[in-house]
Amino acid sequence: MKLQLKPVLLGVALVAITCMTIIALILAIVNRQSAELPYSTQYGMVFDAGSSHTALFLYQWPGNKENNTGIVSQTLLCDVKGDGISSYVTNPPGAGESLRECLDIAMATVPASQQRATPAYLGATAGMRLLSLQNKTLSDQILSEVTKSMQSYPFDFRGARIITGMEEGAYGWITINYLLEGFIKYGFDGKWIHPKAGTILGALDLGGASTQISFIPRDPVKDPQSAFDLQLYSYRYQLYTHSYLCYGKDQALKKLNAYLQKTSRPSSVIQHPCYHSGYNLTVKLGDIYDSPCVVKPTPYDPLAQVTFSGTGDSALCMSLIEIIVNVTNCSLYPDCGFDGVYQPPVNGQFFAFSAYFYTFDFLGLAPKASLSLVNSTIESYCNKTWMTLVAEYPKVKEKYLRDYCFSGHYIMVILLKGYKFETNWDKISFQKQVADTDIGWTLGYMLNLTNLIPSSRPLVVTGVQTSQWAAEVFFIVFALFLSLFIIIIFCVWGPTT
Ligand SMILES: Nc1ncnc2c1ncn2[C@@H]1O[C@H](COP(=O)(O)OP(=O)(O)O)[C@@H](O)[C@H]1O
Ligand SMILES: [Ca+2]
Repeated sequence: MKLQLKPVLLGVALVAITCMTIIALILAIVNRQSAELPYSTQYGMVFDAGSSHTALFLYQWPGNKENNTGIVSQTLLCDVKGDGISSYVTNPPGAGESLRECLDIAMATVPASQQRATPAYLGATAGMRLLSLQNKTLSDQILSEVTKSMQSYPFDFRGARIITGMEEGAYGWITINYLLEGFIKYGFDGKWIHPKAGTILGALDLGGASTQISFIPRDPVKDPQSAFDLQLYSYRYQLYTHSYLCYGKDQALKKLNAYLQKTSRPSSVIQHPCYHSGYNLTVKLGDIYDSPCVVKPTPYDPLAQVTFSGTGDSALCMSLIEIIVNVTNCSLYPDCGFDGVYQPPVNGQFFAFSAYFYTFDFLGLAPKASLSLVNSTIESYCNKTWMTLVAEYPKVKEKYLRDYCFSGHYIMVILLKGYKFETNWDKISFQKQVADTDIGWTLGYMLNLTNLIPSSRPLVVTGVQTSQWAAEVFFIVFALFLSLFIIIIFCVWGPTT
C-alpha cells in the first residue's frame, strides 16, 4: 500500500506544480499587458507672455506615470499673432482676444474628455514687469482681460500672473535638467538612481526685456536674495539665480540708443556703430524714452525726431555696450556679474537658449562654436552693408536682421565680461530644444505647479518594468520545464509495482 501511494502523491504534486506555474505564467503575461495598456494621456498648457510676443506651450504625459521623470513632452507650440501683451496699453481687451486663436488650436488638440482636467496657466515676464512699474492699473487690466479670455474655455484655468525674475530663472533651470534627466533617472536594475552631481547644467536665458542666469555654484550662495532652495526627489539644491531687468537685448539696445542720443552733439543725425552702414532709422525721442529702463533727458521733447545712421563699427559697438552693461562696477561683493550684481564664479556646463540661440543660429554658428569663430562671424556680419543684407535675406524680418549685429556683440559682452565665461567658453552650449521640447521657463513652471516633480523620491513604479517582467517569465518557464522533466523521468524510470 505504502509503495503504491508514493508515486501517486508525487505525480499529483508534480501536476499541481505544473498547473501553478502555468497559471503564474498566464498571470505574468496578463499583468504585463495591463501595464502596457494606453493610459489616458494628460495635458497641461502654459502661455509664455514675453515682452516681444506670446506663445502657448501644450504638454502631455501618460496619466499612469506622473511620478516618473523625463515623461512630460511638448505636444504643441502655438505662436500668438502680434506683439507681447504689454503692448496692448491702449486696447487691453485686444490682449485677451489675441490668445483665442491658440486656445482654439489647443481645443482641437486636447480630446474633449480631457479638456476640463487640463490645467492652463499664463505667466508674463519682463515686458509686464516693466509695465506694472510704469502703470500698475494698466498691467492689472491686461491681466484681467487675458484671464477672462482663458476662462471662457473649458480648460482648468489656474491663473494669469506676472512671474518674478527669480522664478523665470529657476524654472528655466528646472526645465533643462528635467529634460536631460539630471535630477533622477530610471536605472536598468529597476531602481531610481540619482545621477552624479556634475550632470546638472546651468541655464542662460536672454529675452527682450530681461536676462537670467541660474546655476549651482561650488560654494553656498552668499546673498540670500539670489539663492533659490529646492527639494526635488528627496535631494536638496541651492541654486544661484539672478534676473537682470532692463538687460534683455531690446531694452539694452534702447539704453544704448538713449546713451548715444544724450552724448551726441545736438544734431538730428547720430552715428550708430551697431547698425549696418547704409541703414538709417528715424525715431521720435518719445520712442526711445518710453521705458523705465532709460532716464529721460532734461529738457525733453517726446515729439522731437532723431536719425540713427549705421556705421557697422564692431570695436566701437563693443566698447559702448561695455559702458551700458557696466562690467567694471563690483564694489559690494568679492564676485560680481555685471551692473554691480553679486554672482559667484560660474560652475559646470551651461545651456544658453532663447535669444542666445536665435542669434547664434541665424549667424550659422554651431552649438559649441569656438570663441575665435564666433568673434570673427559677428564682426563680418556687422561689416556687411544694409543693402547686401536685405538682398541676402529677403525673408527675414527687418528688425531681426538689423539687430543681430548688436545682439551678437551684446551676447559676447555679457557672457565673457559680465558673467565671466572668458576662461570657460567651451562650457556653454547654444541650444533650443531637448527631446523635441523647447527650452524655456514654461515646462518647469507647469511641473512645479502641478506637482509633477515630487519633493520626495518616488517609491513605487507603476506597472511592471521590462527587466523585472523578463526575469519573472524566465523563472516560471524554467520551473515549468523542470517539473515536466521530473514527470517524464519519473514515468520512464519510476518504481513499477
Ligand atoms: N527668430 C528670432 N531671431 C532673433 N530674435 C528673436 C527671434 N525670435 C525671438 N527673438 C527675440 O527674442 C527675445 C524674446 O524675448 P521675450 O521672451 O519676448 O522677452 P522677455 O523674456 O524679456 O519677457 C526678443 O528680443 C525677440 O525679439
Ligand atoms: Ca522670455
